Amino acid sequence: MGSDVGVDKKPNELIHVLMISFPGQGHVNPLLRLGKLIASHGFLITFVTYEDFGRGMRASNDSITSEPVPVGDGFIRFEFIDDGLKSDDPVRKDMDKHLQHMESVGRRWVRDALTRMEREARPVSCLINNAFLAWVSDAAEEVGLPSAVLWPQSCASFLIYYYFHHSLTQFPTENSPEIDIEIPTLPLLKWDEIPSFLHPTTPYPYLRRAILEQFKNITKPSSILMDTFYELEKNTIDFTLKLLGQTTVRPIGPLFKKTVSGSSQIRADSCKPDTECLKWLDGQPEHSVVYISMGTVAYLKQEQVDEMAAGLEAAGVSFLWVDKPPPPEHNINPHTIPQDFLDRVGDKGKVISFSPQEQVLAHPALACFMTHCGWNSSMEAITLGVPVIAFPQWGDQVTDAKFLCDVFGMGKLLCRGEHDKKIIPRDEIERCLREATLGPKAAEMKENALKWKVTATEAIADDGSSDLNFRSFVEEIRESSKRVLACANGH
Ligand SMILES: O=c1ccn([C@@H]2O[C@H](COP(=O)(O)OP(=O)(O)O[C@H]3O[C@H](CO)[C@@H](O)[C@H](O)[C@H]3O)[C@@H](O)[C@H]2O)c(=O)[nH]1
Repeated sequence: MGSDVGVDKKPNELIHVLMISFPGQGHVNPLLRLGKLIASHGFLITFVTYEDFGRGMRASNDSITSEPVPVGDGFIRFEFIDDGLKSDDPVRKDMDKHLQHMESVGRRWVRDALTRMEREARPVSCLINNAFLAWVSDAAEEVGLPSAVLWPQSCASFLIYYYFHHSLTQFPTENSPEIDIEIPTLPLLKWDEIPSFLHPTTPYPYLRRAILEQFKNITKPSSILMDTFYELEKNTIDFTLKLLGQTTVRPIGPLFKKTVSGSSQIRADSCKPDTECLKWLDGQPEHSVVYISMGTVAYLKQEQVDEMAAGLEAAGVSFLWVDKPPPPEHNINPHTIPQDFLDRVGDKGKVISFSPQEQVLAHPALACFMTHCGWNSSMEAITLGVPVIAFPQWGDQVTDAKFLCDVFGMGKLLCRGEHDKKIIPRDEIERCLREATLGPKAAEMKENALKWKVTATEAIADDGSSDLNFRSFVEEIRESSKRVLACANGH
């Protein structure tokens, strides 16, 4: 660590970094992990997301406050952007309009906040955002501040979006919707293995737009930080680095594993995790439980839930199933897990609405993880050596599933994604559960998962690839802050 780090310094004496996150669990989690890590090296972090998400964060955690909370040699504090919309405002139900509204409110908020923070004697030296809020790099540029982006998905997904944005290869079109996609360093991808927002018929064109905005702005941030590690995506990272030239790509993951002692209570859960499930896991034999979670946005249809329940019962495996209610703005009818099924399986199964996932995945009782393959869940499984049953729905999940199964060798594919419009039947689920928990395929997946666990741990250890990348980023902020503060002081 440098000599001017913040031991015994007051928050306002430290270099101040403003972080702005898209309000979703899959985005807030990695950015907050990064925030705590930077803070621990002697910085003041102000972590910002939108009020809707912040309300849940504050309700499930006392450490979420605007007062600086010590983390290692630095501090972290929180602020929230109020988008000014009532809970029943129709704009909330129209994601396209809501994203535009969030941008205009956010841009104004950042401009005002930078002035206010200067007045409060904690001028900002650097802005960091995650994807979906590409306008943060514009806001930084307008006032001459350096910025960085945390890309919260794999480098492979990044490269696919980059290729799409620059039309560097052929992608599916309305006339040729089912072509294969060729991109250097990636395996040949079938049409349904690229992030599904890139399909011409995606029902979520506004999400494609939001993500591609980041690629329009890709030369503005000085660094693209990625929650992946070099050894996992070596060739793709090398290739992406060459493509981007000036903007440095820095794989710094797995962020969740790089814990900062004393900061584990500072979490961004949108609802309170059910820690009782850990006691239940304590009572289960080693490698016996299948953990099921579809992340925080994807939501299964009732028919699929019924088949899932029947498949679990037929396979006779123990399970911990996270059944998170759908977000209200999605206007979805909630499904129910059949009560007669739950009565029959009794203590062999447990259903909760939100888990302490990192602790669950690290528990010795786990056999495997049936996951929607969101990138955070994928990295958590890879890093904790837990094999997966891949049940992707949309977006990058289908690409992550392909990599977990065919490239990293630690997964079994059960579903090709929402666009398949297929309910996976109970017998397929039963067969897959058996294969992923017993016999040679299960052993092979576990062996590969454990190899990745070792490599991931080495990447974040002192002088590992991610550790070195992270440290060089921190030094870059320190250097650029000298210039920023000198300018502000008229030198
Ligand atoms: O009961 C739960 C469920 C989830 N989590 C955590 O919530 C995060 C979920 O992130 P992720 O697995 O990436 O899923 P989503 O929330 O669905 O993430 C969205 O954002 C990700 C990053 O852009 C994308 O990769 C996904 O496809 C997209 O759905 C992870 O850190 C989990 O550990 C919990 O702690 N408890």
